[in-house]
Amino acid sequence: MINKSEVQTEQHGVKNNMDSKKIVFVIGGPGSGKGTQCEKIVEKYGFTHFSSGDLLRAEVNSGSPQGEELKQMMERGDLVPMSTVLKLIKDNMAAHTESKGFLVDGYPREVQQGIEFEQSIAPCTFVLWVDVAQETMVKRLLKRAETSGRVDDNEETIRKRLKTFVESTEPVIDYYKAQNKVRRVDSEQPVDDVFSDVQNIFKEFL
Ligand SMILES: Nc1ccn([C@H]2C[C@H](O)[C@@H](COP(=O)(O)OP(=O)(O)OP(=O)(O)O)O2)c(=O)n1
Ligand SMILES: Nc1nc2c(ncn2[C@@H]2O[C@H](COP(=O)(O)OP(=O)(O)O)[C@@H](O)[C@H]2O)c(=O)[nH]1
Ligand SMILES: [Mg+2]
Repeated sequence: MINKSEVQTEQHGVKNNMDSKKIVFVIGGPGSGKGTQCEKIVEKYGFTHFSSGDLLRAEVNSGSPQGEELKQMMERGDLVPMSTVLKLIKDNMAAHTESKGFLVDGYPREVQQGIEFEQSIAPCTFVLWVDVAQETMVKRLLKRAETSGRVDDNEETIRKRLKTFVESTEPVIDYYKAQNKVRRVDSEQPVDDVFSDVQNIFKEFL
């Protein structure tokens, strides 16, 4: 039987452990290029990458009852409950305490999610904002739909995800801009040009 203090120590342990780590929130609309840039950052800097969307899809694919609920929300382009996605991220971070940095891709999606994360884990080092025009996002996702097999890569759901991004997630950028923690990359450019801008940003923090 694990007693409460051990559990608290465990959670506290994770929190303590994170204090010395770089934590980068990677924020951008659906199809902006978050995943593409995260892969290149992992390769160069050895950070651990968590796509909150991928963690959710893994839960959906597990066939669990919770997974079925999440599937319906995601197919509507809605946001899932904060507690659900935060627990998935916490559990994964706790399993990678040896990592020197974390790329949290696609989270936070609402200001409250950011506040909750920073209170229960650690403040983010900075926010990487992958910025691109909405029409570009739609075009890229329709193209990606040809190979992604994602049920939410269809025109109707893409439009809903865009609406959700504008209404819920753009305020997150403003929230961290007020703390001068946002670093923007123009993702209209070819992938390698975006990544060279990303490297210039990382130089400031590493
Ligand atoms: N913190 C999160 C992350 C994801 N989702 C839900 C809403 C998203 O539409 C869906 C898929 O998340 P992705 O990050 O995979 O998808 P995006 O919408 O960001 O598109 P993309 O992967 O193209 O960036 O999961 C959520 O509710 N909360
Ligand atoms: N031209 C161009 N295309 C990109 C860039 N980044 C991503 N893409 C394409 O856009 C699609 C969405 O990219 P992805 O990384 O999945 O974006 P995410 O939805 O934000 O994770 C993919 O099919 C990529 O091929 C970029 O910087 N420039
Ligand atoms: Mg993605």
